Amino acid sequence: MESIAKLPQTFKENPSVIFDSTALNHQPDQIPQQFVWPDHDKPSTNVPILQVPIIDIAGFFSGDPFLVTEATRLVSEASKQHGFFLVTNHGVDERLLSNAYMLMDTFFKSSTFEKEKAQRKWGESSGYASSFVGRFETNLPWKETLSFLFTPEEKNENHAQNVNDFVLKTMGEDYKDFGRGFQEYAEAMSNLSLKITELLAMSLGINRNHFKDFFEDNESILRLNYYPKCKQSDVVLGTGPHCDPTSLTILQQDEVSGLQVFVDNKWQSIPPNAEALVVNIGDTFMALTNGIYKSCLHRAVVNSEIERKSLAFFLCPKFDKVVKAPVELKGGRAYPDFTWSMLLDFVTNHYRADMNTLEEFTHWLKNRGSLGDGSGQKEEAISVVAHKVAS
Ligand SMILES: C=C1C[C@]23C[C@H]1CC[C@H]2[C@]1(C)CCC[C@@](C)(C(=O)O)[C@H]1[C@@H]3C(=O)O
Ligand SMILES: O=C(O)CCC(=O)C(=O)O
Ligand SMILES: [Fe+2]
Repeated sequence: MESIAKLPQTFKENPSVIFDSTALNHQPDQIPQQFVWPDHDKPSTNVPILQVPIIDIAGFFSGDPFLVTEATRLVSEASKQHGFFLVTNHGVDERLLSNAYMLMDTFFKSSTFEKEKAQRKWGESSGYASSFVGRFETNLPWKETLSFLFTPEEKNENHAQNVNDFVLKTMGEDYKDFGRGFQEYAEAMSNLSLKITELLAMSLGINRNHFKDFFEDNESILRLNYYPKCKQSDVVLGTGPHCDPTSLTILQQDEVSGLQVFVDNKWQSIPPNAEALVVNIGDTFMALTNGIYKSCLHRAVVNSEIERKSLAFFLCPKFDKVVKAPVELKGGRAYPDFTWSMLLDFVTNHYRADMNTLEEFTHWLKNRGSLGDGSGQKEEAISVVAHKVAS
């Protein structure tokens, strides 16, 4: 591993440097170099379609032996290979999905002044961020994001984890419908993700409530992705290549394609499907299965014609819960014990999540000493493994 690269000590969105994609698209010259990715990362044209199974969630919960067997077989196969599958008959109200999508549009098309009311602060996971200027210096993603922390109401001591409260506090009363819309959306996705953990547990042959109990007091992240069109869509990326460091992702795509997964040594697309939500295994869940289920490299490309939007619900364990595979799951690769709060700290403040996050996190943990030995380690941790972040 190379020497240390320092992250900008004070991450702040410098007000004079905002990501105005409309202005950048209309400027006669090229888009700023910071948005241009290296040749080996640039989007390729006509990528093949990845065949991912479509899992009937209602069928699985009907208890019909054939449907249960089919669902667990398909999920097991996909999760061992690339960790992506689609879910239909998932029970999330279509009106909730379309309302969230419409609310996204109003927010991301509002003025910079309005958007910056929810400005994401250094070291935090919630709030508005545009292209991550100030956080990264190269390979900037061509996107704006709005992220919320979420904890199921009944488990929620501090209101910071309540989408509604965050919106009212940072954006004001005018946004109460907005806050309520995404609070309900997050609740629905949290419930669906717990159902999916039952399916995953059964597909692994362990107690169907094992993961559900582990995640019932989840401290998750809801992330809205807004990818403006780009006049040079062949040299930028909406979201760079990465594995989700989180546990389970439920992604609602719109009708504009852009999600690509790296399987069999090539990028392959998962095209939009209005009837289905995309689900993928993240690093934390891979560790919970001793590496049996895979967290897979993926990215989002943009286009020069129309903006693209996606909503990602990232299921995450309660911050201080130790991530440890159940004893029944032998084989595969054992990971050091860690807590989600440590991995979240790593990818928020020290390392840009990519395809090596878990590997680099493991090294970082070893350098820091044992689990939970955070005393006075923060300073050391500020300097992290060399990475694209500050290059
Ligand atoms: C815990 C998280 C960090 C990111 C959002 C969630 C899960 C995915 C992570 C991310 C999308 C992976 C690619 C890089 C990243 C910086 C991004 O492009 O947004 C990551 C998110 C983040 O660190 O804000
Ligand atoms: O927008 C997409 O299709 C994927 C986004 C993603 O991978 C993420 O936000 O982690
Ligand atoms: Fe992702």
